[in-house]
Amino acid sequence: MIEFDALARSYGSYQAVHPLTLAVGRGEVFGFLGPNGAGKTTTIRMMMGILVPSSGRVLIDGLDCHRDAAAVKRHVGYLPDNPIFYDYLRGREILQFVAEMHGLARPAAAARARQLLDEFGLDDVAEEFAVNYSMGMKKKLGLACALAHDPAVLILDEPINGLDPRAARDVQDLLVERAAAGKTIFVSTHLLDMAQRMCDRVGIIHRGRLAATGTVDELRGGADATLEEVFLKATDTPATP
Ligand SMILES: Nc1ncnc2c1ncn2[C@@H]1O[C@H](COP(=O)(O)OP(=O)(O)OP(=O)(O)O)[C@@H](O)[C@H]1O
Repeated sequence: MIEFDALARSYGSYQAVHPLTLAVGRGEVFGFLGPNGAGKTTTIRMMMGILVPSSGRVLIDGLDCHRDAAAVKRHVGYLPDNPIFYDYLRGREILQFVAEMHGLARPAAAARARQLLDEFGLDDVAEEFAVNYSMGMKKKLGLACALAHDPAVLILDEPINGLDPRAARDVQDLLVERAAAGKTIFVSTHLLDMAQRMCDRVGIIHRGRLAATGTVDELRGGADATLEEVFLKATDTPATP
């Protein structure tokens, strides 16, 4: 379970995330939607202990994301918005390294790397330097790294942004499988198709404030409105300062 308790963050005098209170249930796929600059990455970086909250807190399965940051990293798989890899490591080596960092013995880490490369369709490029991967391959490798320790919770920042339609579909299918296996997934995106297809519930963040939360059907109010219309309406008005 993910519990946001009045979590807030400012950069100088600019408040990027206003006090956010929200609960995401175990096994739920929650879409964190918002336009550019809404505060999605800032929120996720606080969840991963990369940024210190200005006030409030966020707990993941009872662990405080700031105070217990190391334990959170063991419990959570994280895909950053722009995964960066060591220049002179091959895809297979990176995955194996990440698995070893999570405590797997070398043979188990090598087996885990092979299994993930196979599952993500990266077999053919396993021995290429990851720095030369295409954007889609990097996202897949990043996601494979996030899954290396089979975490209970996945936090994904724009997992299909910039991918071609097939790569985007592949990644979504992999995530849907993980969700069906009971993982809690918190996924930020501004791609509404993906939210509609994957998410049990969504929250729309606009200028640092949660403007709407609910299932896609609830947000559409049972009417004929599309999620796009709901999104555009929720993010249309200037947020109150
Ligand atoms: N290090 C920083 N210093 C100052 N302002 C920042 C910093 N990082 C983010 N911001 C500002 O905070 C706001 C929220 O940014 P954030 O990156 O969280 O948005 P986002 O919803 O992830 O956007 P995008 O979809 O474009 O990635 C933006 O106005 C951004 O300019």
